[in-house]
Amino acid sequence: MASTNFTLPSRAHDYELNSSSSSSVPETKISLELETNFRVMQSQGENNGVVRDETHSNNIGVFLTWKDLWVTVSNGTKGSRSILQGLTGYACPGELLAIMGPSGCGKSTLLDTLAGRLDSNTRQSGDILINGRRQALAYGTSAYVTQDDALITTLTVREAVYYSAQLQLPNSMSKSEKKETAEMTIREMGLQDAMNTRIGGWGSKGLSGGQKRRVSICIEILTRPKLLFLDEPTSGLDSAASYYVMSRIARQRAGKTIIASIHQPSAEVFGLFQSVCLLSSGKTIYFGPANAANEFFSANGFPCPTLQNPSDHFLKTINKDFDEDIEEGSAGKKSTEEVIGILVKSYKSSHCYQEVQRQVAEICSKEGEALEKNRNHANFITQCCVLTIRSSINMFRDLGYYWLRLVVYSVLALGLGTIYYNIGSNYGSIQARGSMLMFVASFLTFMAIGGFPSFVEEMKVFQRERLNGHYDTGAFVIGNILSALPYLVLVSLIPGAIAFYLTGLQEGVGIGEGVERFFYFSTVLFVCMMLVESLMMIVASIVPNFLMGIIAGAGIQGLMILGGGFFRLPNDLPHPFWKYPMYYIAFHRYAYQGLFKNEFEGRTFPNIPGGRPRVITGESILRETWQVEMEYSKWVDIAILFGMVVVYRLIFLMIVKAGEKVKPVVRALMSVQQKQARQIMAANPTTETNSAGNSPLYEINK
Ligand SMILES: Nc1ncnc2c1ncn2[C@@H]1O[C@H](COP(=O)(O)OP(=O)(O)OP(=O)(O)O)[C@@H](O)[C@H]1O
Repeated sequence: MASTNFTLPSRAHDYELNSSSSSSVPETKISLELETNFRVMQSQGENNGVVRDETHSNNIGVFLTWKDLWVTVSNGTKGSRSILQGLTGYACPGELLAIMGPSGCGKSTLLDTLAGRLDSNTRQSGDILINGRRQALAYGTSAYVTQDDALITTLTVREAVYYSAQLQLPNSMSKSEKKETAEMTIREMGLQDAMNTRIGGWGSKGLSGGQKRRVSICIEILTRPKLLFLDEPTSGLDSAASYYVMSRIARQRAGKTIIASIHQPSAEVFGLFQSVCLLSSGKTIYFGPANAANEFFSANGFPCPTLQNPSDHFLKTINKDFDEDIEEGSAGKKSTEEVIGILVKSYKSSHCYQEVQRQVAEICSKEGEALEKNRNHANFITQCCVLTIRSSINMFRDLGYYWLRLVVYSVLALGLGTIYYNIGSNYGSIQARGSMLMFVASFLTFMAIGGFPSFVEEMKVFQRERLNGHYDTGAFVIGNILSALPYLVLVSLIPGAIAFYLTGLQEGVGIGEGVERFFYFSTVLFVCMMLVESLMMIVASIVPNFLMGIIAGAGIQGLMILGGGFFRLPNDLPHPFWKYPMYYIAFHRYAYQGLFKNEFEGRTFPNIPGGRPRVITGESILRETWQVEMEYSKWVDIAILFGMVVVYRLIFLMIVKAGEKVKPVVRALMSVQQKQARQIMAANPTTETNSAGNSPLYEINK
């Protein structure tokens, strides 16, 4: 389809505030001459140091429209609750749109809905169009600075932004240019004094909350995205810092569409906004030019007192959480609920509302270019290298990732080595060897779960970066494998050597054979730890938090250990579930059998004491005592284990990729259902709202 160039809509809003909305508000008809205002505002913007992005001067920007947007969440047996109620609005290039309202009014939900990031427990309906096209956002189509700062806490500010620049900026830029861009952005956000400070997390204090916020912003504005969502970018900042941060964001607005939710802007910050969307309990109180909001409130009988910050006045007027009476006002004393009712009604019957509808219709009628994913970032190889280096540094500095595990494993290996010290080769050592090897393959590897909290933190960063399209999921998987390798080798070699040699497992065979057996022993430990990490990666991509992840991961491993063929020998395993499929899919089976073959093959043991004097071969012990499958060698077992690592990583990749593809489709389908239900309700106007004030259509959708 041919693309049409957009022109900025005229923004000539004639506000006609309908007095019929409230008997106490005098009949008023206000023509605000907003076109003039807007032109003045534009020229001010140009003189305000708005940075014109020449690289995009020929590109059209992003026109985002949303129409009749509803978002509901299920309240269990109580029905559903509407978080957003029929919102309509738009955002244009060159504009900074502020979403304002009291806490809990739905600001973040609106941003999440527009950015295609709503939680799965929510239902959404309404049209969100980008340049007049229906297009799924998220995964690289826009940048989003969320309220939670998901950052790698062990990196310094300079490192965090620089690595991000290396990932996001194209290969055509040299390393020094990327470094320069990163440092310039850090300075823009006023973080020059904290450049070499580590971000810090739960274990170590680093940056303040406000500084972390600014690092998050730095990372997302590096590429100067065409569509930028900011969820409370100024939280944790003092008023001066808020102003500087917002003014620097505002300066970049040429050719960009920026939507920011904001709590309590100062008058100066408020002056930086071109448009304002004021929400209360999910309803629009006002949508239009920022500099006309004051007149809207005055016209409805709630003028801003002299010397009061207008945004404070707006929020105070519509905050019903503390349901105090509104102070002075020409409308007399009213409850906040009533005031909100008046404003919502007045807005809906105003020309301002009609103008928004007209603008939305106008933008939607011109189908423009589809929004491209950010494909201009570093190539796959660079992504793998940068992610490997970044992750290695993180693993090195985070004591909980591998170092603590190395210490705990060494202590446990010492425990194993002393409890089975010089195990010998008498008849009793058969059972002792089996138990020792089972402990290594099951419980020692099980404890790889200990690194999960650190990994979850890394996953949070991955999810943020992935949603913002910084790199490919495959690059993350490769980076994670490569960076973990040296640490896993260390953790399997040192404790492995302690346990192996103290127990004396090398005794009774030649030196070369002993070394080979140790190599096999520690390789099994290594690959099993990789498997547990891969399993936990899958768990982390499905389960929402780390506590649930640890419980789920431990549960899965518990089942695998039980079905692995040690606690109940393979021939005795109940067929449904335990033998088929658990015995075949549990990696413990291959680890046990590989280690047993490694240990018993080529050895002989004396018969039961007191019995007929004869020797038992290791092979017969393997076959009869442990019921090991002898058709293939121990090297096949280890190859299967490595194959399982590949399969587990591929499963993780598939889950992430499928989530990216399936989620938007499911959401679109649900949105259609929701729309149909509302159409049914509209066709049947006799239906009443339920006691919670929600339309029963949500009951239908439940
Ligand atoms: N996924 C969800 N499940 C249940 N309730 C939700 C969900 N998302 C949002 N809500 C509810 O919707 C309401 C609006 O939440 P939202 O986070 O959008 O508010 P907000 O205006 O951004 O608040 P704040 O300024 O305090 O961050 C809240 O009452 C919140 O509990």
